[in-house]
Amino acid sequence: MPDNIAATPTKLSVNLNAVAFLRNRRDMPWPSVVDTARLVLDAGAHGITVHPRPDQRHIRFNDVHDLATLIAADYPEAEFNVEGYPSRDFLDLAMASRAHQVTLVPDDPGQSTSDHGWQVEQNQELLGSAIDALHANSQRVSLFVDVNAADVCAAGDVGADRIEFYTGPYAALFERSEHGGELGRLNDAAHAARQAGHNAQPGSRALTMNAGHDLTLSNLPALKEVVPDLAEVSIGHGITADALVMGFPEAVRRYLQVLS
Ligand SMILES: CC(=O)[C@@H](O)[C@H](O)COP(=O)(O)O
Ligand SMILES: NCC(=O)COP(=O)(O)O
Repeated sequence: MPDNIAATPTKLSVNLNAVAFLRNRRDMPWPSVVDTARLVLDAGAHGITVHPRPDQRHIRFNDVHDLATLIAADYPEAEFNVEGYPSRDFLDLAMASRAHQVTLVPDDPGQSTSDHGWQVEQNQELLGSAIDALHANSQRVSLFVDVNAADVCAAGDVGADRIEFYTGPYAALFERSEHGGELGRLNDAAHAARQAGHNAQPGSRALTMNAGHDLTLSNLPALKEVVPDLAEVSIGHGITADALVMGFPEAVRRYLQVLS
């Protein structure tokens, strides 16, 4: 049974991995991730996401620093979200960047893209100590989780501020018009998130919800319908594909319209 929740606008964080991937085809500085960040933030995007991987095949570690500097200097209202596996190197990078949000993702180093969320209980120690370190550095922590109530509740218990639903399976099923069951699971997991969490607003126990992976202009409306209080989506591949046709400013405007 869906909760009776008022719809609120969802923030758009644009993931620049795909732009960095294109740049890295040549030993050239373009397309520039910093200039693209300016473009999308000027068009109204709420934030920038990057997911540096250990092999730096797209986002390089210096991109993280350059984007952090840009946002701090010129876009103080924007949110910087850095995603990755909580290795020592990643945590050092994320902490030095002072990213507003750090999203912990369970990918192993060789993985081509993210394809699952945390099994939170089994990784309690690793996640708990990473969350404590990031909190001590005044950074918000989100955990990338599969769409199930058990991991959502465990994320709240281990001290996460937010969860990010891994929407890859939803997006794949949407393409085949077979996403009804996944919407039901999203509804149940969102219900669990509204009951969970330890430190959101005073007087509230809700765990704030983000979502990401393979989200597009087409599959966002149905997701928003079952999670009307979705706080933020991070979108890279789909919005970059749209931007190749219509340009980033127009693509950002269209995504913001769907998310409003
Ligand atoms: C966690 C997540 O879903 C994204 O960060 C995604 O993994 C982007 O990474 P790639 O751009 O390397 O596919
Ligand atoms: N956290 C998900 C993300 O940043 C973007 O993933 P995608 O849109 O490139 O699949």
